[in-house]
Amino acid sequence: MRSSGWIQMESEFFMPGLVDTHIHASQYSYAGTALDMPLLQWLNTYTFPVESQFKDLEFANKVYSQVVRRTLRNGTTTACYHATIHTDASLLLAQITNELGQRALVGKVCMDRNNAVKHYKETCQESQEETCRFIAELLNKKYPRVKPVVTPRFAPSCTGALLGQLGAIAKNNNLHIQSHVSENVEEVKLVKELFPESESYTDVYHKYNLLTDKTVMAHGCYLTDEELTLFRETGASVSHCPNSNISLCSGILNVRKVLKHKVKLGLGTDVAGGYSASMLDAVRRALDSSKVLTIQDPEYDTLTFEEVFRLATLGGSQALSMDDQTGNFEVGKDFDALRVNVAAPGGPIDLIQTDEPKVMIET
Ligand SMILES: O=c1[nH]c(=O)c2nc[nH]c2[nH]1
Repeated sequence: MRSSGWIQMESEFFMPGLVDTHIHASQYSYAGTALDMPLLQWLNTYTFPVESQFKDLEFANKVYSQVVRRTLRNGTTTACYHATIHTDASLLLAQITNELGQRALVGKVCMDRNNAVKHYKETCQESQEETCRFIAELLNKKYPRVKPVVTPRFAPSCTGALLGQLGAIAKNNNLHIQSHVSENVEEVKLVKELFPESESYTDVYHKYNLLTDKTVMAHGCYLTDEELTLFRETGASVSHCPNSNISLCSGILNVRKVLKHKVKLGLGTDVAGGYSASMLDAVRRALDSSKVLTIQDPEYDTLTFEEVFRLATLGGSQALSMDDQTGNFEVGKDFDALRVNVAAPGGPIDLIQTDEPKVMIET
């Protein structure tokens, strides 16, 4: 079967919709600001206080409507969202994505550990019960393109007991799972201290049945060969979020290493660690990051534009285990497409006569 990445016309073409494999809808209100700290301090200083405001459904409605409209305008036809710990606001995000026509996985965030902002956490029991309520109520809506995703925030925010319960909930309901892994050196060290019995950060999730072929983990900058092997064996995927990795000075993912291990890989904006809600920006940052690795080691095989375009479309759908429905124009999939007019009046592109569109076909 042939599948085509572009359908060519005169100055217009269709291309597959962009797939954002990791975005915090609740952080959109401060995107582009507050990027002056490393991850753990950034979470405590900016992120948790803002996320705690989503108890207020009016505030939630405002921000969630804006972020879904904006990502759609930027060409994101599929998004994997983190919301907050608040069930009703998370259900509202799902309702908005359904109403505006975006394909989405929506996660009510789970966290029963937070020493910095004490009011922004749940007990283990609350988190488990509210996750079950979120899943039941969302599935009950029968939205055609919007599904729940089990969302332990990351290992430092969750006790082992909660991680175990979330692994069981995902398994019993055959659901997607999303979280963060190995983003920043200090975080990796903290996980070692909190889970001394585990062999690695990845092993913490594996131990609690949170690594499956429907799992997507953001970042993975410091994953070892052994950890990537575990990803490959379980079918779990990595979401590469280059804007965030640079903006929070977290690290640079070696994409070649991930691909060499045959681990599924997509791209994410990671708003608001990443300051842009555009997947086109994520494509550019992924290319820039790859070039930085080549500057550091001239032997490093820089990613090509075509490879990164694939990560933003088909790669993302594979990372979310949705490639039976979306990601390219293969016969039988839904037509999640962007119609691009490169000659639109007042548009950002100046066409020079010799410019030829590139036709990409994957077979
Ligand atoms: O970039 C990130 N953004 C977050 O909100 C977060 N939470 C845990 N780890 C995280 N990393």
